[in-house]
Amino acid sequence: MEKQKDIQLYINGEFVNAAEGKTFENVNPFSGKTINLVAEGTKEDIDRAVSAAKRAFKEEWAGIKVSERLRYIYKIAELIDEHIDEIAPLESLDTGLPISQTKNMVARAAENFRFYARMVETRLIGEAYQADGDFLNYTIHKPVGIAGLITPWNAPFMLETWKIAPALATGNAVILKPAEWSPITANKLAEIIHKAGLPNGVFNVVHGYGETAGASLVAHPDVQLISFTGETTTGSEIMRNGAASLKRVSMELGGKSPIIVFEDAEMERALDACIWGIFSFNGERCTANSRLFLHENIYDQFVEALKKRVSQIVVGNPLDKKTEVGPLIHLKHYENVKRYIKIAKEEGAEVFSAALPDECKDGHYISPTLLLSARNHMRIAQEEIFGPVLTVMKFKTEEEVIEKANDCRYGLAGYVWTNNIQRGHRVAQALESGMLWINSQNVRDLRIPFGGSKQSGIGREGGHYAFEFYTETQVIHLALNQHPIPQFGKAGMKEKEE
Ligand SMILES: NC(=O)c1ccc[n+]([C@@H]2O[C@H](COP(=O)([O-])OP(=O)(O)OC[C@H]3O[C@@H](n4cnc5c(N)ncnc54)[C@H](O)[C@@H]3O)[C@@H](O)[C@H]2O)c1
Ligand SMILES: O=C/C=C/C=C(\O)C(=O)O
Repeated sequence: MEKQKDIQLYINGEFVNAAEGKTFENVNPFSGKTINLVAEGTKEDIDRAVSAAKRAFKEEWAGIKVSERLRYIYKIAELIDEHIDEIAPLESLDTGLPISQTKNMVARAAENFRFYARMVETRLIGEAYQADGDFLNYTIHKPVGIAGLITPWNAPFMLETWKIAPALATGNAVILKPAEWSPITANKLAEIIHKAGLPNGVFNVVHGYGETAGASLVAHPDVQLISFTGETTTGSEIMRNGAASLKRVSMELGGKSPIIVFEDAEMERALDACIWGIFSFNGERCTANSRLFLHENIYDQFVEALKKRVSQIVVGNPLDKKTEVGPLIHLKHYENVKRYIKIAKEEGAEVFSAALPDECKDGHYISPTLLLSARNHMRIAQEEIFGPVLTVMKFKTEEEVIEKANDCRYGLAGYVWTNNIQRGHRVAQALESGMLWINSQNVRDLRIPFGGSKQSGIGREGGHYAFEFYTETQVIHLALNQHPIPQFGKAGMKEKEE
């Protein structure tokens, strides 16, 4: 499956070439070979997509019955489910993510659509207040209009649908700008949405680079909102560029999430969770537990067990069912992760890496790596590496570990392992992160808010929280009786009459 057909933009219900006719190469991270050419959208294409979305929103989407709108959303979910065996290998081919993991992610993408259809049916609700018997005041939620969605390459299909589903289900028209390193499944989604029969122009995909296609979407005055997932620095640039047109923004950004293991934790389960949390998705996971804090009494024992397990992780071809860790997405990213391993040595950490199998010598592989005896001030403990690399530190007391865990600019997730209930809650509540798990890996409940604090994000997606972002809340005040109205300008008239 090395070669795939070339990819076009999807605008106004048609697959089209980019206005300037340019394309870029899409590379297989396993072999380094070109998979296909991708239409390179620019400002003109964004303008075309926005015009199409505006017309579709006004004439075909905003006004249709909610039940009819949701029928499309359920249909998209059904079609994704039917195509899992086609989409998952394409995602693995394009990103290097192991097939066993992309299969789950594609199933989750279908669930994203089903979930938001159900949420709109049951939870897109307003409030009503009766004020002193004089007024009925109530709120309704209307779609905002044209939603610009900008997404990363690290779990592309799932993360795209995590935004598209609530945006469409609440009645917005959408322009998706997928990451340039992982365009294939976004194109597949366009095909599926086309097949579901969504009115032309309601959903559009413009491939291209962030600095051109992405920036034009952010700057467009008729796009009311930008939902962005990606790096923190890109997020602040988007906020700057969106300021002129006063964009509503949702930001899901980077992380450097701590996992804290106390001496009373269930060691085997903590170990399983820690390994999965940093090495699944090739370590390219925003909520990865990339900073491990071990209590000093269990440090040696835990590190020994980690080394043993890390050496046995199956690194290989992402299309092989047995593979647990595949190649990183792109040569540039590979070089960046490699650079951090060099930095670790310079900073005085001990580097432990498993050996790479022969078949992996040419791809963008980083073997699962531990950076041991690290200190919290080191760059390897503060910066997001975004690869299969775990920074390991030691702590003595609860207070000390809370302080260290919080001494970081990110605040996305956190994981606490202890069998002491009070301590579990106490530490979780003290951590400055948006999402905490006690005695668990990252297990998701889609009804719960998803997002980070500090430099990991702004706002929350998930559950009904997404409605605050994807809808405009309108309030209607209705007078129920002849309540008093101030009588301006009447005093003079009265005097004249007298
Ligand atoms: N918090 C979360 O939910 C979450 C989830 C997944 C990934 N992430 C983060 O994403 C990052 C990895 O993804 P990435 O490397 O693709 O991120 P990135 O910021 O490089 O790119 C993300 C998207 O933004 C676009 N872009 C780049 N510059 C732009 C600009 N000036 N204007 C508009 N768009 C622009 C890119 O083309 C891409 O589509 C990591 O930091 C990771 O932690 C966060
Ligand atoms: O790499 C980032 C993973 C993000 C996950 C979600 O957005 C989710 O599980 O809803």
